[in-house]
Amino acid sequence: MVNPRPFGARLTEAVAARGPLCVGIDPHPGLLRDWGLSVDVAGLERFAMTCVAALAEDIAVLKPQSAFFEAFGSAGVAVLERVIAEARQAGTVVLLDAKRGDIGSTMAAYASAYLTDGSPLAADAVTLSPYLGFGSLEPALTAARASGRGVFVLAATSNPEAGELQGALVPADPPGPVAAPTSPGRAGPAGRSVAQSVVAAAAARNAGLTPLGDVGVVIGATLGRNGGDAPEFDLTGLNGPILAPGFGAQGATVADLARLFGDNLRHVLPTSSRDVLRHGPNEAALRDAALRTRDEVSALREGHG
Ligand SMILES: O=c1ccn([C@@H]2O[C@H](COP(=O)(O)O)[C@@H](O)[C@H]2O)c(=O)[nH]1
Repeated sequence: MVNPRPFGARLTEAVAARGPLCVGIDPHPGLLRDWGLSVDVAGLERFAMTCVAALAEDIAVLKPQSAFFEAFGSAGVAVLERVIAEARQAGTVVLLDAKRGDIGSTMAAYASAYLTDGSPLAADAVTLSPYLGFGSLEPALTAARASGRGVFVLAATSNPEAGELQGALVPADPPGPVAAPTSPGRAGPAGRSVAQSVVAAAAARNAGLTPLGDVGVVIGATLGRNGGDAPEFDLTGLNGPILAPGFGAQGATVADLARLFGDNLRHVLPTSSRDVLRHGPNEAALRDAALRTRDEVSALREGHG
């Protein structure tokens, strides 16, 4: 499918029409069992296609988690290809959660796989890991821009182990001397966090794009829930979407979204997988659960202007 328009515009329209929610398609073996399905490719396919049937006409963004499909080998990947194609056909924006990152020459192959017209795994956007260096993502950023697709780059992930690496301080203008770590948050005299430097690199790519750039970031909605202060991010110049996982099953709530994102809420796309999926296999129940979550987030965003 050729994308005639930039990703930022397509995402903005999808959220305006369908509301601010991404639902993850995560076929955990435990969920397959809870749905009365076999833990094999037939169960995987039934699970995933039920999600597409229930959600793809109403929810702005669907996020299949590649790992759960890869776990079944080539037959599982074939199911993923079908999920991507049919969900896009139904009008939802498909964000493939693959968290790819590698040296530039290998990134070019990932860009061909996920961000290039005609590839069986090409989605509307893909998650990327910048932890081989943001610059190593260049082939994917270029391919996304050229084909009207997007990327979501991991900045501050939702898992409790993330802060040690992503909260480490680096100089604000590298290369330079590594500053002493004194604060986990935005740029200060000691530098800025690794996560904030990812946000800054994304912002540079998005500069000048309207209504929104095509380089999003991932910032977990769970930040600060496990004690200690939540890192503060300067998101003012990002001009890109913020994917916020950790909503629902990992414990984050709408109150966390308000606490973490405040004035930037209009660009935040919370994503929830298990907390919605546990309402299946009934399609109507699954859809209702997703729409309830979406309405909760919409109400919060409206309250924040
Ligand atoms: O920081 C991150 C980045 C990605 N994820 C992914 O999102 C879903 C979350 O699933 P839930 O069932 O809603 O907890 C899952 O696919 C993760 O790999 C994340 O959780 N945190």
